[in-house]
Amino acid sequence: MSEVAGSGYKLNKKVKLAVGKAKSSKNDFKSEDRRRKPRETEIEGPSMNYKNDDAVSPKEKVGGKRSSGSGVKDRRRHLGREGYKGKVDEKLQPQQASLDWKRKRIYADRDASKEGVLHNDIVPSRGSLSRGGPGVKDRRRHLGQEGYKGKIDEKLQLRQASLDWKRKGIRADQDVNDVVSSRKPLSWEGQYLHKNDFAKEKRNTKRESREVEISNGGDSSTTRRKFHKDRVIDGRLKSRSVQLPKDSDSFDVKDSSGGTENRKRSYRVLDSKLQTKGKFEYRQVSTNLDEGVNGLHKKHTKSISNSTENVNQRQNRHQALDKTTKKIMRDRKDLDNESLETNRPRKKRKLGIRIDPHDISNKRLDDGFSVNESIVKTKADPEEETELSKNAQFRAIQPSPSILSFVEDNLLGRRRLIELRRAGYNIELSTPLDNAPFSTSSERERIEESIFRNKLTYFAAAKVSSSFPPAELPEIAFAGRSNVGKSSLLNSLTRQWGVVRTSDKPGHTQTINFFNLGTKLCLVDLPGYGFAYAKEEVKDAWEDLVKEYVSTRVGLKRVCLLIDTKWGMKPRDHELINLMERSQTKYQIVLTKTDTVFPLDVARRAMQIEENLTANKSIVQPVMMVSSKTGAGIQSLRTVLAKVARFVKV
Ligand SMILES: Nc1nc2c(ncn2[C@@H]2O[C@H](COP(=O)(O)OP(=O)(O)OP(=O)(O)O)[C@@H](O)[C@H]2O)c(=O)[nH]1
Ligand SMILES: [Mg+2]
Repeated sequence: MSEVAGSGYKLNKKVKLAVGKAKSSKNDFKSEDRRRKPRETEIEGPSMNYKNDDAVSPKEKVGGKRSSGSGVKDRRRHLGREGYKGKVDEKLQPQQASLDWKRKRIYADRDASKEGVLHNDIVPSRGSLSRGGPGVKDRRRHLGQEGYKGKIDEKLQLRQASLDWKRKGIRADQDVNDVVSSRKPLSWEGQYLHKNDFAKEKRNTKRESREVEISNGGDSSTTRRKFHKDRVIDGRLKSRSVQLPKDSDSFDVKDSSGGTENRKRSYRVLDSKLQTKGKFEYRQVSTNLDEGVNGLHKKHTKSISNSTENVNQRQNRHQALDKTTKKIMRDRKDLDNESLETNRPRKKRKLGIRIDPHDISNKRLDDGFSVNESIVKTKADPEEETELSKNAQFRAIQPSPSILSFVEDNLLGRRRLIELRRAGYNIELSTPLDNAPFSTSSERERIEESIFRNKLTYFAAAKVSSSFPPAELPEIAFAGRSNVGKSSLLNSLTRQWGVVRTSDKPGHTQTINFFNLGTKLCLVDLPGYGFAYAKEEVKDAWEDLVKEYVSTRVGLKRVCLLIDTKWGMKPRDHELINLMERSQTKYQIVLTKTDTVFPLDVARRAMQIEENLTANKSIVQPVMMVSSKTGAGIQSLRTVLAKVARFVKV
């Protein structure tokens, strides 16, 4: 048959070459036979027997394009139809399989057996490839088909077992053999298989089982085992076992695994009965793969016998298992901890004798112990000392009762919403403490100071002093460090969000922006100074511009110098204050972002500034405290600023 098949194939190939299909392979006719009827010269007999394809050279068989390789589906479909009963060509199979694996991105130059290639016809699905071996589904599907009597590669067993162990938490770097052998015997108790392999069947089907007596070829021992009619149930090593033929009571299986070449086993069906799903049970199975099938069956025989000696042995084994399992777990834990620790930067241990820096008793000093140098350094570091003392100084500030009551009345500082609600404020509003939900005209009408009810309109911007607009209205300017909240305060005062643009990025306002508030007042938004996302020279230019504006502007009636409550005054603020003092420009300190600190700290900051600037002449007291976010203190600031406009002669 093989010769005929070979010549037929060669003929076929020649024909294909003539019509331009030069690179067809043996597998092409496989795919082609789906389209046309198979010719007798190509396929003979009921099965696609690889062994009988000797006439087709292995090169031709596996060569050609990747797509021409015998596909998984092809073989599976074929097996489903005809029943695979043949022996596999040992030499050809790995090549063929490696091609399949190659198609699934596993390189042919690797050891195919290590990749989980079966020397039989269990072909892993695409999904199972990612795990490096045939998936449960494949095996199940395969076993569900009739007539599987092939050999299973020992290495695959190991690989599969290792994968299973991996799934059960064994590390990849552990030697599977070590783990497996150290864990023998393993009691599955139905846990793993129950959940993953058989759960579906268990739920849905009533299973027919048979009791089978197995006689091992080499020795005279026999084993009784229960098989399901269509599947061997003894766990994950089921692929090593056989599938019972439906109708015959006894059959033989050749088995070369476990180190015994082609040993014959006889299976004789003893009993047949229906077993319901409730009685489904799993067996204790040896996982010592080194012992092979023989070992497995021997262990199994033991498990069936009821002798007390065996029971004792089993108990001992269980104890041993428990110990080894515990040890493995302990080792793994240690390893994990170790790896964690290697990732973590190790704490530096201080070497030498620790000395209490405050203990200056003669004994130790006389004994010659040197005091830790770093401690001496920190003690001597004056900058750090002043830094610390600054903070301490701030904590020591006792705010005046008037400031404290102002803070409390205006609910300044960080407050809980419940507190605001209890005080009668509507916390649904965007700035609850100013009762201002949105920038609508009706909202503006509720502002007590009529001047701030006017519409805020932008009318000029200046980058240099020459482009300042003529001073027709009294001006109130808002100065301060970048990001302190100048632009936000303008919006908040007028309840017109969006007219003045704000950003959380320092340095957003880069020109002097003039806004008319009706025909009464002009509000001026100044660029900030200090840290900003801009070049130094640009920032210097802004600062110069601001200084020029506050010191020379004619219509300027007041400068609101904004200070972040959290950070307090900085040297540049003092610089500007000095300048305004010199130019006799009226200025008022406004603490912003009061919602970011505790009420007491707001009061302390106000007190601190007041005390620092008491000697200044151009300052307008009191220090105002606001939050554009909550609206706290905004109304008070309006009242103060409205007076400026009222008393100004235009
Ligand atoms: N929590 C809180 N954040 C505020 C307050 N006022 C302003 N901000 C935020 O602070 C950031 C800066 O606000 P701006 O109004 O743009 O500050 P600016 O002083 O104009 O900044 P420049 O234009 O860069 O000088 C924005 O993200 C505001 O949302 C406030 O009272 N409380
Ligand atoms: Mg701004």
